[in-house]
Amino acid sequence: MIRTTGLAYGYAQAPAISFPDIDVAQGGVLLLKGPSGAGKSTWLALAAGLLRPSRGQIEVAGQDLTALKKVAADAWRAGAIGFLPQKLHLSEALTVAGNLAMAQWAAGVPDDPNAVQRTLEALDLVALAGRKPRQLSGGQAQRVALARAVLLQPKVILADEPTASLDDAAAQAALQLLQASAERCQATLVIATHDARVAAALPRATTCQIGSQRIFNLQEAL
Ligand SMILES: Nc1ncnc2c1ncn2[C@@H]1O[C@H](COP(=O)(O)OP(=O)(O)OP(=O)(O)O)[C@@H](O)[C@H]1O
Repeated sequence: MIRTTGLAYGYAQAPAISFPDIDVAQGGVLLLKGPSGAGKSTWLALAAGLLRPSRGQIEVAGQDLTALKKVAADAWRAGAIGFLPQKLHLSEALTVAGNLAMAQWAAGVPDDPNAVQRTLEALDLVALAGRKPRQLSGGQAQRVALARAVLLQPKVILADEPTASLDDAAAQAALQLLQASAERCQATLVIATHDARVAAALPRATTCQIGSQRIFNLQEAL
């Protein structure tokens, strides 16, 4: 589940971005829409506990993130959040399977080759397990990044513009895979996008339009 109330975030020396209230049940799908610069990535960073709100409340998968300190937020994020970034950040030095094993190490969980294998199978990556990222197509590399995001069975999957550079067929495939992966973990799925194809493909998703609401003086608004 994700619930926000009166959420706002202010970068230094800029008007604060104000976000609409959100209430999505666990296992639901949320589309964060809005033009470039509206604040979608900022919202994702707030939901991942990477940024702390300047104002308002945010609860994600039962955790109140509003007052969580950095170390606690890092530990919570490792177990609760699967992130599919726009730039995939796969390690070029490691194979596909190595990139997944690395994710376990980075999260501080014990090596679990069976979990890696199961995830490779679920995302149809077994045949590519020994390849390096540069030996993959763009769509294959995105599948690897999604495998890495769901490996630890997160409660929430955050996907930043997952269809941005894909043609229609690949975009549909990516969206189906995201939904199937979320269903497998019973995770809430959040997709930040300004791609109209995503809303058309997910008609039952909750939609949040992030606009250009700005708070020019956050102190006065509190
Ligand atoms: N580190 C930062 N410092 C100051 N301002 C920032 C910072 N990061 C983002 N911004 C500003 O905050 C606003 C929201 O940015 P954000 O990246 O969240 O938008 P977005 O909707 O994700 O955009 P896009 O679709 O282009 O990725 C923009 O005006 C941006 O310039």
